Amino acid sequence: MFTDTAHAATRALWLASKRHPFIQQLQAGTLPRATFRDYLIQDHHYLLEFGRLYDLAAERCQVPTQAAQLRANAADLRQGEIATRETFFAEMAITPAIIAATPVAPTNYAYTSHLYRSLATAGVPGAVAGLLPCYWLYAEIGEELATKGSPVPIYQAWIDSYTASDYANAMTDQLALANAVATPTNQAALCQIFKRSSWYELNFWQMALDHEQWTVAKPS
Ligand SMILES: Cc1ncc(C[n+]2csc(CCO)c2C)c(N)n1
Repeated sequence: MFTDTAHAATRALWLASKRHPFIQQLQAGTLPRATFRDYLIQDHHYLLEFGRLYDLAAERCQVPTQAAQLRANAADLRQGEIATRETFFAEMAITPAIIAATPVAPTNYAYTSHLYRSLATAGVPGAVAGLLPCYWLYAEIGEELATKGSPVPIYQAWIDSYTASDYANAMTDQLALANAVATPTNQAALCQIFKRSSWYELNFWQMALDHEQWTVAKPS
């Protein structure tokens, strides 16, 4: 099955994400609030692209049930993860003006560009494979962190958002969709796409920890 093969191929990358200092510090409660705030701002940009990708994939999808699932995913994302972040934003004094004024960092831009590229080069299956680690890796990270917890309430709330039971149900649907779009012909390409997304997931933590910036400021 595609998802088993892809999961096995990214074990080391996922382990590196799970053990990343950003995650370790979040769990220990030592992650600087400014770092988490920076992550949330970058992640908001990321999630908006994620929703657009679902919409674009749904438009291109020829299988009605799959198109409906992709549309439902986009709606769930906007009512779920994006909406949940509003309370975090209020607590962290993140306003729409601040988000608009913060450039998308290089790694974030590269990651979302990879997702568009996956749709462009491998169609709907490419987009589905590219988006899958985002869902699945966070579910696994949430599961691990849930047993340990974090002493910082907002970090704990972030962990809780990835362990809710409706999230686990959505996960099953995501895996089924990925296996439905995979074929013997596209599986190797999909695995590469899945791996690259997993690599970007790891780099996303580092980007947040480093407060990554463009080395040359954008001319206004
Ligand atoms: C860099 C980054 N990767 C993955 C997620 C998690 N995530 C993104 S969309 C989605 C599905 C619907 O909520 C999930 C779980 C994130 N927030 N940021």
